[in-house]
Amino acid sequence: MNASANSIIVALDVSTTSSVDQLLDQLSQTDDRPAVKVGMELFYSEGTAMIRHIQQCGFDIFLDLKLHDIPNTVERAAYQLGQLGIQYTTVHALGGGTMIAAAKRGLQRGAQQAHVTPPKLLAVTELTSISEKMLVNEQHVSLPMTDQVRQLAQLADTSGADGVICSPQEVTTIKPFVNDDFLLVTPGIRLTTNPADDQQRIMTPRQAAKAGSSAIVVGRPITQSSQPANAYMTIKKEWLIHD
Ligand SMILES: O=C(O)c1cc(=O)[nH]c(=O)n1[C@@H]1O[C@H](COP(=O)(O)O)[C@@H](O)[C@H]1O
Repeated sequence: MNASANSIIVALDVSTTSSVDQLLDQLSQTDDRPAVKVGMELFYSEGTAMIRHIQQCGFDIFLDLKLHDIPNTVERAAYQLGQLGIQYTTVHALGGGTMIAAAKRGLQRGAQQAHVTPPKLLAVTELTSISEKMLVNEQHVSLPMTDQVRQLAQLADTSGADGVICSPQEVTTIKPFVNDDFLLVTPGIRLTTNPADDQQRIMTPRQAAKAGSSAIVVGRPITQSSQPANAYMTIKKEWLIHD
């Protein structure tokens, strides 16, 4: 992913086909086709029929189900996801290196079975809704957040993931420790005018671009806007034009 429109991933955190269609219609009014993220809400509500629908509309799909289970269970689930012809999917890095490797194997076997390209596997490090304080008080991790995220990124890299999900705040720390083509995909994106909502580790699109994020994931700043197409264009401008 280069700094281009398809390195913006719009999170379709809605539950109905009509809401999806309204958002895809708004995005189609811009000159480009960002990738779109289907999360648990939409997938649990509309299932694989929604994947096919969005594919027919011509958008790349990031199916974000954040698998986190024993390796055998994850491999079998990934085998199913590998058949869908999607571009990206996720596991939790905290599931361990054997689980990440099992997910990769399942995706590859599924894709081979369906004669499609396997999706890129992204491992979620520490959710961007976790603060430094929560890391210590709730997870009892004594490392600073950047070190914890860096270690999980290295684990993901050596276990066969194609990249990680992290906050843009950790990108410069991780970069020297992973392969050059390892993707650093960053949610927690907010314009200075947006509320942080439940996000704890945020940056603006401009800051994320300067830090070296491979791609940004943006949901509510676009989907909750009264003018989603305009909000998308504002974010795109900041992401692509920075000094
Ligand atoms: O895996 C993700 O995409 C993800 C990981 C993470 O650490 N933080 C995070 O916010 N996300 C997703 O990124 C999107 C961010 O949405 P907004 O906060 O509305 O921009 C949501 O769909 C989250 O599920």
